Amino acid sequence: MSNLKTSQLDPFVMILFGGAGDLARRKLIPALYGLYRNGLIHERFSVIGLGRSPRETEDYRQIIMESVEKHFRLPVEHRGELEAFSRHFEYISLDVHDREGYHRLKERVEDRERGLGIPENRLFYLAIAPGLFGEVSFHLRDCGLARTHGWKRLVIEKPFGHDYPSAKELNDRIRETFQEDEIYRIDHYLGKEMVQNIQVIRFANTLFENMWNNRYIDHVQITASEVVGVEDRAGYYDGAGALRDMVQNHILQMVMLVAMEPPSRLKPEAIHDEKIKVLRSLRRWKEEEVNRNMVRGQYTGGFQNGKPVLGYREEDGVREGSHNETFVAGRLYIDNFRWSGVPFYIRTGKRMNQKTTEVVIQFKGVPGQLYFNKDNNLDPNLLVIKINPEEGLSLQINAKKPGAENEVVPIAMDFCHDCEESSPEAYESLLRDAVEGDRTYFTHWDEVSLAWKFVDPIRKAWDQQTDSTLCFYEAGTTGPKEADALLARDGYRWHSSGLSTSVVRGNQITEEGKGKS
Ligand SMILES: NC(=O)C1=CN([C@@H]2O[C@H](COP(=O)(O)OP(=O)(O)OC[C@H]3O[C@@H](n4cnc5c(N)ncnc54)[C@H](OP(=O)(O)O)[C@@H]3O)[C@@H](O)[C@H]2O)C=CC1
Ligand SMILES: O=C1O[C@H](COP(=O)(O)O)[C@@H](O)[C@H](O)[C@H]1O
Repeated sequence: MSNLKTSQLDPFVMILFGGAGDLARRKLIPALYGLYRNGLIHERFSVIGLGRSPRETEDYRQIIMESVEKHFRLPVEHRGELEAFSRHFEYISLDVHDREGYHRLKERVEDRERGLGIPENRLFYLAIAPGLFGEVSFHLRDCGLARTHGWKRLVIEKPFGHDYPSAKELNDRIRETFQEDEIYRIDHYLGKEMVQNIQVIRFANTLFENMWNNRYIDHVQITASEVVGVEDRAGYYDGAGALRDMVQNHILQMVMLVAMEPPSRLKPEAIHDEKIKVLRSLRRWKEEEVNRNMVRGQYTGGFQNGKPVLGYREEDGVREGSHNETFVAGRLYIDNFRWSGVPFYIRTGKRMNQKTTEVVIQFKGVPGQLYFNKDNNLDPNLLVIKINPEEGLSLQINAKKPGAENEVVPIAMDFCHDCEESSPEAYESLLRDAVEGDRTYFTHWDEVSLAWKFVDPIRKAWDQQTDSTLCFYEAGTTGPKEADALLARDGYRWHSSGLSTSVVRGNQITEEGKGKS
């Protein structure tokens, strides 16, 4: 999020397709409210929510207020403020296939612009099924709504295609109406505070940037584990799987941010250029290499918080005997000067033992070993970037064990990012950026296309294999043992919350990390 003053913000009309859908209710409307109450959007803004369902604007405004009360990250303090916020919204019933309906929509948008003195700044947000993106984009051009005297921007949700050819087809379609710099492809991980902090930690600290290479970094681990299962999204997820759902976008975005070279300027194009170079250097696994470097898993029934939970194949809407993966682990290499020989291990899965998103940088050992821990060894230095649910940093270093002569223990220096003040939700940050026209934290087409080109051969290899390479793991655990073996073969193990062994905080030695990984 840039530091623009609110007086510099533009008035705008937001045309929200899927205006009463799940994403709108749970994320977008509360995010807009967060910006509104903090004065981070222009007071002259208007939102036109769309959907097929018939609905009066007054009823829609009730939905707006309910969704804020239920899903905004803080309790609503001023009812009057919330009511005033809801009056910025109105609703139109429109089926996106109804060509004529777009003319009605155009009239309404122009009416709002005239009424509020808004200079044709239009933010189109597609919170609808991905299959509808291309068609909506076409109609927006066809009816003239996408011709403006101000700015026009298209915010588009994931998934962007299901492989490279489908993503390209969609992109070509959208590009008939919008230029690349008018397209804001959402990856909500890029709106997370600590994901944005990766660049700052790297490029604002001599301490880290000097060591951020294969001479000092041994390997990198990126984890995005979830406790939730497929929930009510089997219709989408059972055809997508964890590789498309998490790796193609969120995980590769984190890889790019960890591995990129410093951009020449803090401008979207300069940053995208560096991120794209990482994907160009990312080694693409050939089909015959996939099984040595990638693991796919699926959860079976188990226990979470002491309660029994179903296996994936028993979940509502999942195809009988589905081979869809709910877990992926992998070993990635970035073949450039900086990262040559440094493995990046990634893993993501549903129904695991804990919700954790984090990046762990494991540094190489000292050249000679003068000091030893109680196991006659020396723990590695770790930098843990905690993204979710905790936000912060932890640096593990070795120090003298209090009172002992030569024994060393790992100590953790912790920084909590959200302890003083709750961080804005990812969508709050991204929506504000879209309104400001800052594309830094949106994905460029080249990133999307190269990410698919990395993922597609893996997908193809898995689709051709039978069940034998699908590894099962019990719900509530850390994933299949084959994911542990992937690291064990290289002499490593997964760090859980970065804490691989006993850790000293102040004078207290805790056993936090033990046995968790
Ligand atoms: N929900 C989430 O947490 C996330 C969602 N996304 C993405 O966001 C998008 C929306 O997802 P989500 O909100 O969950 O989906 P929902 O099904 O909850 O909402 C979709 C909305 O689209 C409207 N809609 C459906 N068909 C049409 C049509 N033909 N014409 C006009 N409106 C239509 C529906 O309203 P009506 O029935 O009244 O027409 C509904 O309100 C998807 O692309 C999804 O992948 C991405 C990340 C997370
Ligand atoms: O995009 C997605 O992300 C969520 C996980 O997001 P997080 O912010 O809670 O880490 C995942 O559950 C979902 O399957 C996927 O589509």
